[in-house]
Amino acid sequence: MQNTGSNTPRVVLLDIEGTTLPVAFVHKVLFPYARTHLPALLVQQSDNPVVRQALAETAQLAPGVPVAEQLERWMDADAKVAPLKSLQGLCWEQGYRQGELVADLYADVVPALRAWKAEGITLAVYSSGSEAAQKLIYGYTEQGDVTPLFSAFFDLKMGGKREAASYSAIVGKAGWNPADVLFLSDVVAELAAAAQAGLQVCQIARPQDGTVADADYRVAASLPEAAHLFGLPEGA
Ligand SMILES: CSCCC(=O)C(=O)COP(=O)(O)O
Ligand SMILES: [Mg+2]
Repeated sequence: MQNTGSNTPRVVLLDIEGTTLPVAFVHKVLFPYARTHLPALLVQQSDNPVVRQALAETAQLAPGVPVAEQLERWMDADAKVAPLKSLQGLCWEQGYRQGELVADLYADVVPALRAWKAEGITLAVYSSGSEAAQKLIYGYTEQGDVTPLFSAFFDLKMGGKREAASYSAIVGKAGWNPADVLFLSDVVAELAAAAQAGLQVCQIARPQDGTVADADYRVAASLPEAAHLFGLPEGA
């Protein structure tokens, strides 16, 4: 068991899928929405610099493969690659703004985040979803716009979530002491990478997502449970 005897966190860094929001929302709502709308978006927004850059990066990462085919392959594989995440974010932007997408956060999330913020804890997001997509997901929730709760949004520009160097880059950029940061995620490989970088970590194992609790890390079934383990306020 790791992280015993640690200091109370001053910063909480949160994963999204499987931690603050059901895996099913990402895989059964967001991903299919992006898959459906991507072909039209590539045509309609062909002059958008974000689209142009994502397509150029795709071509660079997969030379010789038609970009549309490569994007399909990445979607099939749930690949965490920046150009795909950037394009998915643009698709979702339309959906959120048109009222077709609303993020259904786990019920315990907003009360816990509010309690932590009120206590002076800095909150930040680290997701494979692009920074723009993160701001959308928290901007259009059943509880309204909760983006003001967060001080920073980190995405794949900081590196992959399974690499310790990404967490070192995040704490370095934000000026945080790694030992003051608690990283919450459902994915053990992400926790391992964060722990290697010196962060405190806790697995969020949501019964609804069927997350398997890992013996190596502290495990909580909700954010209030994690708060209890780490000496943070638990929220209503
Ligand atoms: C920003 S919401 C979409 C999340 C996403 O695209 C994804 O691949 C899941 O990433 P996470 O790092 O939150 O597990
Ligand atoms: Mg996750």
